[in-house]
Amino acid sequence: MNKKQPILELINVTKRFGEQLIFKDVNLQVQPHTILSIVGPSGVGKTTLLRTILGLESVDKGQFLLAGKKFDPQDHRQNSVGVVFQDYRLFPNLSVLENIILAPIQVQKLPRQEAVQAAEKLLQSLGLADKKGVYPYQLSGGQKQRVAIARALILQPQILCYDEPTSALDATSKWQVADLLTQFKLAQMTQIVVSHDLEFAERVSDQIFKLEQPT
Ligand SMILES: Nc1ncnc2c1ncn2[C@@H]1O[C@H](COP(=O)(O)OP(=O)(O)OP(=O)(O)O)[C@@H](O)[C@H]1O
Repeated sequence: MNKKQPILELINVTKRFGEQLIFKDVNLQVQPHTILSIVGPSGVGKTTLLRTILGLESVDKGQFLLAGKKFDPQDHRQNSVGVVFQDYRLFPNLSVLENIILAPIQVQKLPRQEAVQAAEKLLQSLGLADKKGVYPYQLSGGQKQRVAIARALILQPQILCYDEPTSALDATSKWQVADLLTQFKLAQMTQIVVSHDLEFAERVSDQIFKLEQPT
């Protein structure tokens, strides 16, 4: 069978914090347009692994390939991997619209009008069209999360990552997030989810990677 080229590949990735070995020789492959969940017990290093993929942590050993080419996640010139953090990290003093257009204007140098148009389209598709002028404190947890998703999506990442996307949500909102991730998958997005919620991970994922304590 002709297997597709993985969009992301980690080869023997090893991470220590000082003397503490967090994970050793992690090998994983993410196929395009699929959802990979990283699961494992609390403290095993799931968030740290995600942060290495995002270039927010260095690694001690190992390689990353993006679409078959070696890449350095810490090279911030590329915006290939987007993230929705567990606490969303919206800017409290900016409106929903301004939260979303800040990076495309400042980082990608997109003209403001184009950024606004793209943001409005995203807000519409996420059911938040009437929220563009409000501030984060005026939103529910689920709405904040969708704004954070819009803020990541506007940068058109090749891969979108989520750290514990269901931890702050009630059961109804949790399954709405599952539906949203499935919709994104159908729209050809590749996604990586860190979760301690195995039920959620099993529902949404094509592949589950169990991170274990290094021996
Ligand atoms: N910046 C840091 N400096 C030192 N140690 C750290 C740092 N960040 C995380 N750790 C340690 O690395 C280990 C893994 O933490 P991490 O947050 O990645 O685990 P996790 O599997 O995501 O946990 P949880 O499910 O509870 O969120 C923990 O022992 C933690 O204390």
